[in-house]
Amino acid sequence: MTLLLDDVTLTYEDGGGRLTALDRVRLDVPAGTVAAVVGPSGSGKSSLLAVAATLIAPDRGRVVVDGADTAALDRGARSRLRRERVGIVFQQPNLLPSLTAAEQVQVMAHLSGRPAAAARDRARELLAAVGLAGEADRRPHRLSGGQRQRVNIARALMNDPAVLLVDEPTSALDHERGAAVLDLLVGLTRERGTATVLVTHDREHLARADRVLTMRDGRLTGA
Ligand SMILES: Nc1ncnc2c1ncn2[C@@H]1O[C@H](COP(=O)(O)OP(=O)(O)OP(=O)(O)O)[C@@H](O)[C@H]1O
Repeated sequence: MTLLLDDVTLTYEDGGGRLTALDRVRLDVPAGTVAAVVGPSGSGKSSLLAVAATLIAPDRGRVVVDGADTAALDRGARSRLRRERVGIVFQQPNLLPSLTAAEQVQVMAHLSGRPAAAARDRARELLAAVGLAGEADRRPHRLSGGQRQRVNIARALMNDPAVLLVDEPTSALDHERGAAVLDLLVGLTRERGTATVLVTHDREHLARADRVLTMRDGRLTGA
C-alpha cells in the first residue's frame, strides 16, 4: 500500500484530560486510487490528514508512507519524506502574492534542492497538465479562484508525490469550477499513480472516489 495507517490513535490534551481525535484508525490507500473521507465537523478529518502527512505523530499505531514506516525515521528523514513524497492541497491555496504561477510551482523543487533549469521546465509542464499553460507568468491577483486552486494542485505535484492529501479543495469555488478541479484530481491520481485522500463535504465528489469512508468521533468506517 502506498499509504497505510494501521491502528492509529491520536489524542490531544484537553483541559485536565485527553481528547481522542483518532481512535484505532485503519486506512490503506493503494496507488492510483482516491479514498474520500466524509464526516461531521470535529470528527477528526483534519487530524487524519495531519497524521498521514507526518505533521503529527500518533500516540499509537503505524503510519507507512511509500513503503517507509515513519516512526522509524528521524526528524530530518521524516521532513524529507514529507517534502519529497507527500503532496498537500488545502482549502485555501495560500499562494505567494509576488510570485508568478510558474514560480509558485518551481519553489517546491528549490526547497528539495533540485536544479533550477529542470524545475522551470517541469513547472511549466505541470501548469499545462492543470490547464494553465497560458497563465504561467501571471501572479495570483490575475488568476481566478479556480485557477489559483489549480496552481495549488500543480505545486503539490511538483515533487511527484506518492501520496496526495487533499482537504476540501473546492470549498471556495462555484459548482462548475469545483467539478473541474475534482476531475483534475481524479485524473492525476490515475495517471500518476498517487494514493489520494480527499476530505470533502460535497456529496457529488463521493461518486468519483474509489472508496468512501466515514469519520465519526475519531472512528473511520467503511474501509
Ligand atoms: N491542536 C488541538 N488541540 C486540542 N484539540 C484539538 C486540536 N486539533 C483538533 N482538536 C480536536 O480534535 C477533534 C477532531 O478535530 P479535527 O480538526 O481533526 O476534526 P475535523 O473533522 O477536521 O473538523 P472540521 O471539519 O471542522 O475541520 C475535535 O474535537 C477538535 O476540537
